[in-house]
Amino acid sequence: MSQGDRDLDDDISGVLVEMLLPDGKPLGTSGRIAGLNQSGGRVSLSIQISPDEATAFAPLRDRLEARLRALEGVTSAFVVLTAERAAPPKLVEKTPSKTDPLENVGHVIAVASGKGGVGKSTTTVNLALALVALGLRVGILDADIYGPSLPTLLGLHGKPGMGEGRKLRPMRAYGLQAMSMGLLVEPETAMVWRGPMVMSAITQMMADVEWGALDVLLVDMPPGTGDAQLALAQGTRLAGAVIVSTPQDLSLIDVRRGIAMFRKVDVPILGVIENMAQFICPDCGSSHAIFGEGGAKTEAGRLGVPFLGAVPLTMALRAASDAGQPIVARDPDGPLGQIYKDIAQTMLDGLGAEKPGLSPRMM
Ligand SMILES: Nc1ncnc2c1ncn2[C@@H]1O[C@H](COP(=O)(O)OP(=O)(O)OP(=O)(O)O)[C@@H](O)[C@H]1O
Repeated sequence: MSQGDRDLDDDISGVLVEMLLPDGKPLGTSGRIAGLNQSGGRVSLSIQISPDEATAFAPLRDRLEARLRALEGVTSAFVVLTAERAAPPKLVEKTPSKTDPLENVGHVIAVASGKGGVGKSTTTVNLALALVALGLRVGILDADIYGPSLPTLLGLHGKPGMGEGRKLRPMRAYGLQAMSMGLLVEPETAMVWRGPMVMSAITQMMADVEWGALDVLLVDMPPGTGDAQLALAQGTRLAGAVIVSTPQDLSLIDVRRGIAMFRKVDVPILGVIENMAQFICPDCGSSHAIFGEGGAKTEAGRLGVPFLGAVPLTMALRAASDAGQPIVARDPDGPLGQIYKDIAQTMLDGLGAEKPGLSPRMM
């Protein structure tokens, strides 16, 4: 850790001791700090409250954010009030290492959703395979700790091996490098983890994988906008975020929250992917726009984010996923493969990347 980082941690500790809770006690010694991260001047902090204290603590949160932002060396500060139970309090959690664990990775892109079950993991895998089809080297980090589905989607079995420096070797499938919490932890174990444990598990997984050279690493985020998502957005060098939504959910507050969270930590929103847009009848192949047409595009416009494209609800897509052979791997040039490749290309254009056709490697 550099002297600058140490000084900044000391300054942050000083601010935490000065800030007083509504009951007059100093925040720094109150045991209310459930998580604190500082990395390269980006500070995120969560304060433990009970649900009925939210209004009383809101002014403190705003003051604290302003004080942290005013510190020399702080580029962004994000404070959240969380109603989850706290881990044993720490005043300042030091950044473990100064070396970038993702130094072999060109662009890290988060794939997020406001809520669970909208097809985020399915979209991540097929988008990743579309990027491979466009000629890029791609990895997926499945950080969806509560519902890791990457092993099923890619048909991965066994445990990842150890590389040099006791780092985990990513597994390989369909030309992708892949790592998932589901390969490391039993699902029942992760289900009972509280916010701070989720945060540290994800941060550790981020640092402990020996990625080979990658143009793009897609991070399948846990659904929602809580502490774990914030820690990831704040603590990772994200080039941008993609939001997956079903048409009926796009107008809901969850999607807005997701967009607001990334904006707050200065991560550009590369766009929204509408999943399960129309229903394709498996018998006759006819398309039914159950939730109407064009609504998602209009809604994305209202939210001020690009619209990357729409994926229909099809039996073939779900069956391929369940069989561990994603549809884009099965048929990259089929109609769904084409849809995902168009989405991938639009996303790359938004990233300011070179056209893969002109230059297959972005690094
Ligand atoms: N376009 C689609 N057409 C048909 N089925 C789909 C489509 N997208 C997703 N599904 C199916 O919907 C279910 C949920 O998808 P998925 O697991 O990708 O969602 P998720 O948002 O990642 O969920 P979670 O929040 O639980 O991790 C899966 O059975 C998947 O096969």
